[in-house]
Amino acid sequence: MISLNGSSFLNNSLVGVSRSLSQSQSRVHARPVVVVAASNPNGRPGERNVTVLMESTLKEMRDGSSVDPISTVGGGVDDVYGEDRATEDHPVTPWTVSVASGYSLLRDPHHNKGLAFSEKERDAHFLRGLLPPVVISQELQIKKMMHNFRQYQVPLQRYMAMMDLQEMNERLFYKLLIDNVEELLPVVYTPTVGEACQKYGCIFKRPQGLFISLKEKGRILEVLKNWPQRKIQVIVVTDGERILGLGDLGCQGMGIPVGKLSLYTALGGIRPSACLPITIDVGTNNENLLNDEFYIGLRQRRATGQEYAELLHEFMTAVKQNYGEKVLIQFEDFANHNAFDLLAKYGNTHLVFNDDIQGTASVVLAGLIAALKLVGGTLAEHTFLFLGAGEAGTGIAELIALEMSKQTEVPLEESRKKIWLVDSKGLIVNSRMETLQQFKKPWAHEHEPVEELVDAVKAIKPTVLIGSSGAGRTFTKEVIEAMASFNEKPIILALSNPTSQSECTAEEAYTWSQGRAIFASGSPFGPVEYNGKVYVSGQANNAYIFPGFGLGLIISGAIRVHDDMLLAASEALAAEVSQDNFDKGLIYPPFSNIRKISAHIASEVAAKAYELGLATRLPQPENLVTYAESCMYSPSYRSYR
Ligand SMILES: NC(=O)C1=CN([C@@H]2O[C@H](COP(=O)(O)OP(=O)(O)OC[C@H]3O[C@@H](n4cnc5c(N)ncnc54)[C@H](OP(=O)(O)O)[C@@H]3O)[C@@H](O)[C@H]2O)C=CC1
Ligand SMILES: CC(=O)C(=O)O
Ligand SMILES: [Mg+2]
Repeated sequence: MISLNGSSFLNNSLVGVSRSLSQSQSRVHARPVVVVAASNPNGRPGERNVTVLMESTLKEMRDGSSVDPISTVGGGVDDVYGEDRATEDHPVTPWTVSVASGYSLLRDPHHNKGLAFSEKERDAHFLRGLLPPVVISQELQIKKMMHNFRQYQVPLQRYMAMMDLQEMNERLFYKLLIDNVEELLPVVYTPTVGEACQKYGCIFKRPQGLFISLKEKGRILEVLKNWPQRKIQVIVVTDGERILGLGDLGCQGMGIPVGKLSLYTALGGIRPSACLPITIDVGTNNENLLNDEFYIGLRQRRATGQEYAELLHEFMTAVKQNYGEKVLIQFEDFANHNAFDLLAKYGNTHLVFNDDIQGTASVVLAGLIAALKLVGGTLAEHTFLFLGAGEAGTGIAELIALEMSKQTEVPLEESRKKIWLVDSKGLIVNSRMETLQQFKKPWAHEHEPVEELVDAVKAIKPTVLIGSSGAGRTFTKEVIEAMASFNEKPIILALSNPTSQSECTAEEAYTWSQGRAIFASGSPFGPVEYNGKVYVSGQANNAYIFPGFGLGLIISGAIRVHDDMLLAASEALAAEVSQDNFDKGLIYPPFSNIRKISAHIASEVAAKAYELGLATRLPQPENLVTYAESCMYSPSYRSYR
């Protein structure tokens, strides 16, 4: 089994970055011209810009390296395109080699401002007549978009409206998302993104990320070079085999990396141009999709074994070769029979993070640390029972045990004994050891076999019940009543996504526990009224963690992920829960503060990277919170000269 104990991630063997001169020459991408305009405000636009582009391109060719020289030396989130340095007095030019002005500018989502182009900009960039006369502010655009958006009653229509906006005007999309995060998160993310993936073939309009299929075997490096952006800092990759709790959606899983990366930008401030969504298509075992004429992926059953491993290895090698040592690769929604192995195999050679195992562990631990303020006791004084012993379940269990063990100085194996897991065959007990998958073995404790969850609840008497099964409505009335019968304040987390797979609803949790449950769920539920009191539940979702966690890795130039960073992120998130939140029974802060929260998480993760000697951005910034905030992408419009 993969240990979350950091040592497995530390054995680093650096793979050199190399790239041939001819490859570099054939890939002179356009956007850096904008960079130079920003760093050369007093120079004549055009001329010198191009000269500097050539210098940096030549340097890249001479070095044989595709890695940006500034970022290699200093790390951090560089404002490569000058997008964030420009102000009213210090404008940038929206020129690229391929997109200069006029109609093309209106079709370029990175630079388009729609009706917000000023009169001066309309003159300077050949936009006269291409837009109606009115000039409006970004704020008015937001107001109008939200007005239009709210006309859609069907969640999938809302999702498609958001995707259309992202493709039309990127800054407006992110400003809208940031300013209305609580309303829009359920649209671009769980639960609606689940439905979008199920119907992705039907709604597919334009590619939003890279598709790497078995057809590209032997040519993955070439495929990576087809992506228009050169400087990538975060990749979210899936093979589509376990999309939320919806199972194998094959190539249509692409909605997940796209959604996760939107959150990296909106919630964590990673520049959109530095984000790359990737879906690896090795086929699907989903018969419905194989028979669906609109399916967009390979129409074959999943490749497994050596064929799968070779493709993944080529991918991992190509990523490092193309983007360097410090690109963060986030594995997302792989099935557990691959997820643990991939994390173990590449944890020592790449900057990898499995969101379902590690991100979920960190967010749940944060919620539990916060919940202790409401229920009292230490972690070690509580007893935990999970429904679901896969990536999320065992990942969370291991991080809780690690934290417990650190707090009590009791060995990890001993701490694990406070934690019990139930899978589809019942309670994980010693007598099942022979047939258990590797990652479940540490959780086999001495106990007679128990098949049903409700019987396990009655036998183990947990204080904390965590659902991570992907199986909806499994926390029945009997289960929750049992929890409430021996706990004054039972902690109940129904983590499974999307809403249809949630182990119970918020209403069920509060009603069946007579309003005593401390409840949070993976997908959001609205407020619930019970006995004249309104209960607001939190969202226990890794979206609280991965954006800030990734930002922390990037700003410190971290080269490996370590479990202590996950613990640091948990502490940082738990510290953001205010007394006001606690008074409402919440164990997570509201998402409306998420950018501030992400900066704090990033700061703690980066601090841990420095402490562990895993950071390469030197010297360490004095104030990491301020530094993290200063690195965050802002979607306000820039003035174009
Ligand atoms: N809120 C959040 O941030 C996150 C939520 N999740 C959600 O958690 C769920 C599980 O994800 P993950 O751990 O990756 O999935 P896995 O497939 O790795 O694990 C699922 C586990 O649940 C067990 N299981 C499935 N159905 C039942 C059932 N009816 N009764 C008892 N046990 C059952 C499986 O048993 P067996 O091993 O015997 O097959 C397995 O142990 C998904 O819905 C996902 O969306 C995941 C990550 C983050
Ligand atoms: C939230 C998430 O990562 C999942 O449900 O898979
Ligand atoms: Mg996931």
